[in-house]
Amino acid sequence: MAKKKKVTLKLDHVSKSFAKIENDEVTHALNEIDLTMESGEFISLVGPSGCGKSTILRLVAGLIAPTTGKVTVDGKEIVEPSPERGMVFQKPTLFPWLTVKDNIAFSLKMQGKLRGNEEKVETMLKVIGLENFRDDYPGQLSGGMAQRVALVRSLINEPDILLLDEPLGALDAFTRMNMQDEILKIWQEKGQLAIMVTHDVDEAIYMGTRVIVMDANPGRVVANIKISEKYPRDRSSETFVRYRNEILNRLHFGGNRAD
Ligand SMILES: Nc1ncnc2c1ncn2[C@@H]1O[C@H](COP(=O)(O)OP(=O)(O)OP(=O)(O)O)[C@@H](O)[C@H]1O
Repeated sequence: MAKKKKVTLKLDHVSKSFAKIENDEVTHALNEIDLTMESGEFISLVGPSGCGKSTILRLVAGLIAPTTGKVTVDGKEIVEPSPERGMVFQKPTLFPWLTVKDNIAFSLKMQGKLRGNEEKVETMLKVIGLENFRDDYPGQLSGGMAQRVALVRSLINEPDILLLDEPLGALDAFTRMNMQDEILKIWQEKGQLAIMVTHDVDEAIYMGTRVIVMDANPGRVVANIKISEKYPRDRSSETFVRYRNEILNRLHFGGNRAD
């Protein structure tokens, strides 16, 4: 499979506030975020609930706009959703009335690009090992299988940026570890920019080339940690444990606070 073209994603002084419906207060979901990310990186976003992780993904997806600041890809401001920025959610958002194959083919069909690309659908079915389930409906699939379908349904558009909003959060530990390796394999082949929200510090280190640690009220970045270990990573190695301690400290779960 061909590598993706290189892109640079920038969040430049990005703040996002939401007005609360019940009173006059404002939630500062993100405050002055400056981040640069590039193709070939796998960014893990970790932080307590409400620190703005999903808000970052939704801004990059073009689902919402920043209150102040800019989100750009190669200098061009993101103003709307695009198949070039594919999103995968924790709950697989499949169409229950379409078969596995038709779910995967859906966006190509909507863009009028299915004809001549049928082979792509077959390749995707093979990538996730579900060739024999092509005619099944989402309701017949296990959680892991459904999440695989949701993943390749985004990948079929060959996005430059893959946005993963806790995609493995609802899976059992064993399926989750398998899926971590599957996602890494796909990302390594394509070399796109992947940004994944996770609550699991080990998953963040196991998968990320960089772990961005956030804190809440207001949502902000408190650490940007490059993970220099080769893949596949050993969760029990000394270096891994050192990264884990560093991140837990940043999240205030360590024995001694780092800041
Ligand atoms: N559409 C919205 N309207 C009002 N408030 C919102 C909206 N979206 C997010 N928020 C608020 O912004 C803050 C950040 O939300 P966000 O979902 O980005 O956090 P998160 O770090 O992803 O949290 P979690 O880990 O619980 O998913 C939260 O306080 C949330 O309640």
